[in-house]
Amino acid sequence: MKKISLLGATGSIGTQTVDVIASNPESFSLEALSMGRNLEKGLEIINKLSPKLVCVQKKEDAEKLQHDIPAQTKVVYGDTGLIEVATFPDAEVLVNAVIGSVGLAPTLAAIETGKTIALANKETLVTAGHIVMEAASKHNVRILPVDSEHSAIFQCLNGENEKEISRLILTGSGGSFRDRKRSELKNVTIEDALNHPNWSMGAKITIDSATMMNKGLEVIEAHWFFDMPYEKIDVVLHKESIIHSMVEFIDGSVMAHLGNPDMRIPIQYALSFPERLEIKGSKPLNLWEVGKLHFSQVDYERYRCLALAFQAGKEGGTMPTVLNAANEVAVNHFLKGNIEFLAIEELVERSLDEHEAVQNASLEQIVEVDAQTREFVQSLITQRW
Ligand SMILES: NC(=O)C1=CN([C@@H]2O[C@H](COP(=O)(O)OP(=O)(O)OC[C@H]3O[C@@H](n4cnc5c(N)ncnc54)[C@H](OP(=O)(O)O)[C@@H]3O)[C@@H](O)[C@H]2O)C=CC1
Ligand SMILES: CC(=O)[C@@H](O)[C@H](O)COP(=O)(O)O
Ligand SMILES: [Mn+2]
Repeated sequence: MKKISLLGATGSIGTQTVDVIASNPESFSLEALSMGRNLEKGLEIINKLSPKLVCVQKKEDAEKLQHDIPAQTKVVYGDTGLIEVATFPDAEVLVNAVIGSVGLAPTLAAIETGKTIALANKETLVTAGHIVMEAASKHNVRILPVDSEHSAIFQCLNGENEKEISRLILTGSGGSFRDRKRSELKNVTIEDALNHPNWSMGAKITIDSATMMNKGLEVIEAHWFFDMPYEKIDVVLHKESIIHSMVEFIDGSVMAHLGNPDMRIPIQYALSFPERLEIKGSKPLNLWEVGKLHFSQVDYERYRCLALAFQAGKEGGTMPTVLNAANEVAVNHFLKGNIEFLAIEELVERSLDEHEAVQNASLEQIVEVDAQTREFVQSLITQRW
């Protein structure tokens, strides 16, 4: 029985993790969870899986929730509450499925207590990959990928000698506007941007997918997960999202991981690893139904955010921290209708241009750069919009 703590239980990855746990009661139990402000969904999960500890974002919500649940379930709140859930002593695995760099501190805290990390929250590795990987190595902690591409690569690698890898090839769908030219992106709506062709996901990652910043964040994530130089990481457009990523070896062999676009598969694999469990209620992949798989080269002028992510990753230091923080603020404003779609890449680029990278930054420096970038982007938005 694996005992699990789950951050971001009410989100897209969180609710699918709850499904996986609930479908395998003999293998997994949910010990502690966090939610943001969706108390209704949170209550449903608490009633289903009876965790011992629950964290909400706001103090007033903690008081409200405690009324509706059994007294033996403790309710905490805020950033310290997130750390309590992440380090809950009864749990051996932390699934981190919160959105944004708010996931960094609880990940580090869980690593310090020796928990295995099942990481969906890619912003954690983008913001402070060197600190997270160093902490994991120091505490002999395993970080298992949940992101579909990284789970695919992890499975293709299957413990192969890293010297024999010539390239990691990440697939990207191209997002909601993949069939539009750059000139057609000027007045796109939030609703259109949220309409991903293959995956049903949270709002922020769906916008990231439309700008292909998601693939950029994943390139940086892959760099840290697999200790791979950026020169050996490639992206190919693949509109069906059936091949989740590939690994090319020095002898020319290419291993690919295929499956229907269903996040319960990589979530369950991260939880069951090193074993596999039968997946319940998932449609088998019938390639004759898919018919054709398409591939094309990325146009880096069209997908500016992906180019910026490669640039930030190669420059290293605090550049990816800036890339991520600027993107988080810009996407948030786009989702509120405050800025247009193309302003996202513009704001990220301005932030990177203004920043001088700090190499081997400490956690304090990372936190400061993250906060300064957020302020900078906010001030640009206040001035112009
Ligand atoms: N969705 C997907 O298929 C995939 C997602 N990922 C990654 O997984 C992570 C989660 O994505 P996704 O599930 O789509 O996101 P969602 O927006 O659907 O869910 C985010 C979760 O985090 C909670 N939350 C939001 N802000 C805060 C905060 N400030 N403090 C505490 N909790 C907060 C939300 O609470 P509430 O809703 O209650 O307010 C919710 O539970 C992201 O890093 C994403 O990039 C990776 C691969 C695929
Ligand atoms: C499901 C998942 O892992 C997402 O990160 C997905 O990859 C998004 O699709 P894109 O390929 O459009 O970025
Ligand atoms: Mn992904």
